[in-house]
Amino acid sequence: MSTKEFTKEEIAKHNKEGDLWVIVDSKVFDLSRFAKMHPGGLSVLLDEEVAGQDATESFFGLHKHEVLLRPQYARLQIGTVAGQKPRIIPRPIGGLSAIPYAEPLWLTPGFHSPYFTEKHREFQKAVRAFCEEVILPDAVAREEDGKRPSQVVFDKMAETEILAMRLGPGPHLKGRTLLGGIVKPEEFTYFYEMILAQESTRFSSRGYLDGLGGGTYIGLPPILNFGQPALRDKIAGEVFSGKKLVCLAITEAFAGSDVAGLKTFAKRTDKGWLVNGTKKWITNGTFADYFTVGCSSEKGMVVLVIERGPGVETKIIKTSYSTTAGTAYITFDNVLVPYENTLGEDGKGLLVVLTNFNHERWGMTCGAISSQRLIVEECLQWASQRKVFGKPLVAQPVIRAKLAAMIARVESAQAWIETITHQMCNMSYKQQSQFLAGQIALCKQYVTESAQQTAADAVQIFGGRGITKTGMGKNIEHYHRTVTYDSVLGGAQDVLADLAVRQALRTMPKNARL
Ligand code: HEM
Repeated sequence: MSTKEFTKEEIAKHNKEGDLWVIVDSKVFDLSRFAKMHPGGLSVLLDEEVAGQDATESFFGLHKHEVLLRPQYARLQIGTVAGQKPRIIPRPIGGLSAIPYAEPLWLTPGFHSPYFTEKHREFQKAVRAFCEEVILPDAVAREEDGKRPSQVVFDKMAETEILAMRLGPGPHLKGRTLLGGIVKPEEFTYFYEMILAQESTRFSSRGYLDGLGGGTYIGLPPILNFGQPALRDKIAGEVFSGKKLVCLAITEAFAGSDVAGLKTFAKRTDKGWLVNGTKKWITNGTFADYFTVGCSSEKGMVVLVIERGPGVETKIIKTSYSTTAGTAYITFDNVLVPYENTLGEDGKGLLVVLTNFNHERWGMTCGAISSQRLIVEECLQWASQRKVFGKPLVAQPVIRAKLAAMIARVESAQAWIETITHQMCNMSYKQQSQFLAGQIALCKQYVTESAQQTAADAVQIFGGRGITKTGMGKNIEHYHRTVTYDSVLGGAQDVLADLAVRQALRTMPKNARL
């Protein structure tokens, strides 16, 4: 980048096709050759208020700031305007946003939290930098080409022990150096896991985020909790070192929320289990190495770990998000599975699957709140900078009312999940199952239902841009298209709401009267 300075008079002379300069935020760009390739067309650049002039306001009304940072466009800068300094300062990589409500209260200067300490803030800072430096570039590329997340990202997540940490607190963290030693394994609580879940969902790449070991997040815990030690340690070692992936294969075209109706059947033979059947909508199924599979058996339900091998076929299902998630249809044809791969007891498979549901739903809820917050941030920014009828969009009361509702939804959800997390930190696993199943189910239901309202409102605020895959509204379009995932995955919204109320009714005192 050149540091040459130009006067405004000098710049103004370059105002025609083939000799075209513009000023954007004190930077001088030579668009002479680029103009013909400009995605917005040549004519807009030749406008007399643009060619050779300061086009800062028009530019930011039409482009994201990131456009200027892309190397192919940053190269077009030839200098700066004499005596001017940039006014638009992007958030530094890993830094906090200064937009109101863009960060949870515990990260907002001047606010206090009963749960988070300086150590949490230090951890959050390191995780954000990791996500933006390592994960984000791969997320953008893989969302585009639909390929599985790159191995190098898994390797770096293994190096920092993020792969182990994202499974939450527990014995699997023992002896590990977590993110360079910022937090010790015995200090690692669900609040740290919450930070990981919320930081990794701050960008609009819903399919990629599921691709990045979403299957392991739900498929490995049953192995850790119910697997025989040799099997458990082997798979955990391979997964935490980034070499292998697991997925959870429960749902079928025949059975979803009603897991008791599974048709995949495991038959006892003298050589081991013989498994036949199909699975559908299995996240990471196309590239996972191990499948944690719910099967029917003569005794009811049994959960088996099946390794990719003869008789196991996986093929991609095209859903509304990117194929980088590896969502699969799976067929098991006469697959022989050793008895050592049985998780828990035959006939008690439902327990094996249900045990992890709370943790899984809680993790998804943490992430869903964070993705929703990103939308609030973008809407606040856009409504402030977009001018309509000569005024910023935010001058319209109807827009402010939408923003108010969005903010209230995300803030209440965050406060609720923090309260639940505090309970999790102070309860045994058994108590969590007893007391928190309803709370977590209802919180997830609330978050995922309100997220759909936020997505719809955001599209109204962004207008046509909110339904366009590129440019200013691309994150809104992505969010609106993929927001329903959280309301289906990990338990359909309506089923969860019902579960919560049924659980509450079970504790109603028999002798209470209105
Ligand atoms: C450094 C100078 C510029 C660069 C590198 C640039 C680059 C781009 C790019 C990459 C796009 C595609 C959309 C996106 O990715 O956001 C775009 C669209 C556009 N640009 Fe520029 N541009 C520049 C200056 C300008 C100026 C000064 C104007 C005029 C006011 C302008 C008007 C437009 C319009 C109207 C669109 C289409 C927007 C849409 O589809 O919503 N551009 N530009």
